[in-house]
Amino acid sequence: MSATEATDRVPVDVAVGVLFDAQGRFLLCSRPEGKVYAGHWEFPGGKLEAGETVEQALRRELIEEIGITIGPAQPWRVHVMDYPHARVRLHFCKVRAWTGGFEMREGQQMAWSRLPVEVAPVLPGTLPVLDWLAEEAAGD
Ligand SMILES: Nc1nc2c([nH]c(=O)n2[C@H]2C[C@H](O)[C@@H](COP(=O)(O)OP(=O)(O)OP(=O)(O)O)O2)c(=O)[nH]1
Repeated sequence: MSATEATDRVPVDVAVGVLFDAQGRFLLCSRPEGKVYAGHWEFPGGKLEAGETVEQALRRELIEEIGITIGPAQPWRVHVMDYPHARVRLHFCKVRAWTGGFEMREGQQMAWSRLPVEVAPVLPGTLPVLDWLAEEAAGD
């Protein structure tokens, strides 16, 4: 296999928050202009910086991007995605508590959603999460 094969690439770790409100809806945000997949909907989060845990990175990113300070982040699933631009290891965490008001600091849009989601397009690396949420809902 050549060194340029997608699966040879070292993944970048990304912390992602699946925030639930009191009605059981989850938060999706659109990716800001200037980023890859701009305008696609995703769960909020971002890349880990050196020395950070997933929870620390998630707390920092959500303050920076959407203006809230999260409470505990419950590790949920880890999923690797290969994109042309990068290989990412997505660490999805469930979050049910936060302080502060939502403020889209990068000009994104936000949507509290239920299944099936009504926003589009959804980021490819976000789609598996919707399947997992549907599986959990079916198991209730
Ligand atoms: N936040 C988030 N990122 C996701 C999801 N699914 C998915 O494939 N990704 C990918 C898209 C990006 O390649 C990567 C996140 O990187 P990013 O560029 O948004 O992160 P960042 O805010 O740290 O970006 P930057 O400061 O380096 O511009 O993870 C998701 O549900 N949420």
